[in-house]
Amino acid sequence: MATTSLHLQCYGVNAKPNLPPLTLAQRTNLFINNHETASSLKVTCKSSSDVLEKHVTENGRNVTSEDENRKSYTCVMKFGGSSVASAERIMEVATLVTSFPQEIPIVVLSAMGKTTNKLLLAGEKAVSCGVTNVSCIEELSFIKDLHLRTVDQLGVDRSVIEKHLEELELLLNGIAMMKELTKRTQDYLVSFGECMSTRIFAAYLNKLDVKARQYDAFEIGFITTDDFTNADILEATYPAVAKRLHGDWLSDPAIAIVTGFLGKARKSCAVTTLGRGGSDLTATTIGKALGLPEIQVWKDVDGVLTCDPNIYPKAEPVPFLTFDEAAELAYFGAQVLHPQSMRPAREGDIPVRVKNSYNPKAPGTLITKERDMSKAILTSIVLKRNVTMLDIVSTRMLGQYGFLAKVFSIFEDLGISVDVVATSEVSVSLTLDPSKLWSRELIQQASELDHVVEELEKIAVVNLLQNRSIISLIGNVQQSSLILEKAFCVLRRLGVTVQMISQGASKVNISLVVNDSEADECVRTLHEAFFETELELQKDYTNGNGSVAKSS
Ligand SMILES: Nc1ncnc2c1ncn2[C@@H]1O[C@H](COP(=O)(O)OP(=O)(O)O)[C@@H](O)[C@H]1O
Ligand SMILES: N[C@@H](CC(=O)OP(=O)(O)O)C(=O)O
Repeated sequence: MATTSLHLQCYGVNAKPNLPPLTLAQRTNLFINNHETASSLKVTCKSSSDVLEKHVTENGRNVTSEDENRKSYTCVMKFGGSSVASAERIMEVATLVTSFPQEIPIVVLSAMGKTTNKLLLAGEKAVSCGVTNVSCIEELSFIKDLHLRTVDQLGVDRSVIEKHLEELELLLNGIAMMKELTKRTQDYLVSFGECMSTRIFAAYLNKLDVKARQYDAFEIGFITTDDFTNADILEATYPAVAKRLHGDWLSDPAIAIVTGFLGKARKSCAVTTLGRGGSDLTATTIGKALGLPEIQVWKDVDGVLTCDPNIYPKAEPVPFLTFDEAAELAYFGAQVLHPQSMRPAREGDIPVRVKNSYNPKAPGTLITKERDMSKAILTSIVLKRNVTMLDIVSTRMLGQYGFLAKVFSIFEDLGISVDVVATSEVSVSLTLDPSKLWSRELIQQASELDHVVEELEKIAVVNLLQNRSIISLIGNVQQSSLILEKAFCVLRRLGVTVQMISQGASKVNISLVVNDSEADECVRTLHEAFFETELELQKDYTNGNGSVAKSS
């Protein structure tokens, strides 16, 4: 009775059986309006089956177990580390998950708070600290304390995570013994974070009589490449995940709690990770696999913002974005979304809603295939720091085509990812993605970069420029002249020289390269110009009737 009662409560209290299916916006409003009521009713229902019975009949129908079986999951809700950082936060998230009317979520969780960073640090320390000192690694103690304190505060049995904590210490002992931390071991090491957070959360929901089932992504069909620390999800994942989650639902309905960030390598079968922030990608992959109507990504900010709030606190939420804008924004460094996470959502045409778990009433950002761009100028400003730039001027040994082909084949051979490119007939300037380089441990070793330069110098004169930043202006490139006019006006006022400019074929992004030391100031001033003097901007750039003048 206990577990059935939750489902009855969810549908019974909030169901509107005679109404047509709700749109996404309606569902969100319904959630906002009913949020407090729903959570308080939930408590009442849990304690009394009579009250539950009453709610069900008041809504005009009885919900049978047959009804339950016909339904399946209706959305993915992903909660990042900041949303599940403590017992208190986990309780809030549990309320959110169970309060959504008409939703049967698949919940994707990241590791608690900064657990992934702590695990990585613990691994690094284990390499050199010696086996006898592993138990004294500060980060290991922190992780143990955090997780044990959390289960105690939630009233969940410690056995839920004790085995993992023991194994984690054994693994660190192994690393200390081998004095080596390979990428493969590193992925296994960080997987403990998500494995524990999901077990705690599922156990807590079950304690609340909300039937939940924990899943390790690497056990349910998340098949990836063997690129440890930055693995790609393979196509086989979609049918496998759908089969497992849907099949389990049909045989025994329960909210699914899935580890974000993790997969299983196709060749080696070892645990992989999808790159930092990869839980967003887990969520969109599940959304596409099951063809769900919505993917929700819950963060600690009111949606995707007009710029990084750490650079400029006056950043404002962006209400609507296209998949292309969101992908570009993420790729060019907005930490809020994983760079690859928009791909499955775009392919499945599934709307992604970015919400704030600390402020659920805020509308957040809705990301869809298309949006009304008629009034859009600039959507967001993104900064990527610590970029290496190369100016490569041909010695004319090769023809123009041969030159460009050779330049890019050198990068391909060395496995280096190029971000922004600008070319002329005899030269090419480009930037190298710092995160990709780090994950391949290339840039840390100056010799590797020297090797790139050495190779390029066989066909060109090369100038290596470090400590640069890419400022990406994400917006309506139909309005590129307006954007550039305004941007260059601001940069000239600041006395900043733009060292490279590129407008991608994506039609949503203009990238400017400046010195690292000037970048923050540029972003702040650009933000003021584009987002805080909107009326002035409208006046300057509209054709008098309020609509933006069309560029030819
Ligand atoms: N344009 C942006 N919009 C929103 N947040 C941003 C942006 N750029 C950077 N951020 C940072 O991203 C953080 C949210 O992303 P993340 O830490 O991955 O969240 P979570 O761990 O909850 O998934 C915010 O706290 C914010 O500091
Ligand atoms: N825990 C992983 C995966 C993740 O997605 O985290 P978050 O959702 O907190 O960014 C990381 O820190 O990278």
